[in-house]
Amino acid sequence: QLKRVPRTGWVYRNVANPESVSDHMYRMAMMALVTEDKNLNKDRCLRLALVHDMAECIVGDIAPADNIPKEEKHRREKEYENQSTAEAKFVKQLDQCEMILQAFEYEELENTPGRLQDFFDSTAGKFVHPEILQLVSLINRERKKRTAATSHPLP
Ligand SMILES: Nc1nc2c(ncn2[C@H]2C[C@H](O)[C@@H](COP(=O)(O)O)O2)c(=O)[nH]1
Ligand SMILES: [Mn+2]
Repeated sequence: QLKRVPRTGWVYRNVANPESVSDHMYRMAMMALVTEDKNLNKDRCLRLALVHDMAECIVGDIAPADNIPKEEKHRREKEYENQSTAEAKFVKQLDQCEMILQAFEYEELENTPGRLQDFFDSTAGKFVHPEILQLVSLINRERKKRTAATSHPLP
């Protein structure tokens, strides 16, 4: 079912062929698989990544634009949102990091640098894990280069 549930955030922004919720969870699982953080229970991270949006096959992929209060969204999605363990906190950051990586990739595919800025803005202050901070800064660096190249094309 989740292979057929498109990620609402991209649908609302008219992204062509938007990824599914499964696509999103799959890459998060791969990102968890390659983490070098020995303090994390990698197996638990993988399992959280693979199921964290499972509720969406029932409640749907609720985007900010749906204006459903956070408490109500969490009530519908319960447990994982509590983010009680280090692994849950890490996977929540992966959730946001994978989203901005996907936003950057869509801007590249469409050649529309900066179009999905609101996805980046909504993650401000949400990253604390060192490896994720490193990946986010790489994404931002690459994206800045693209935006600069487009606004000041080489002669
Ligand atoms: N336009 C925006 N859409 C967003 C933003 N943050 C999340 N989203 C989308 C992405 C998913 O389709 C959906 C729910 O995300 P979850 O991570 O809660 O599954 O909402 C944003 O800042 N702007
Ligand atoms: Mn998610």
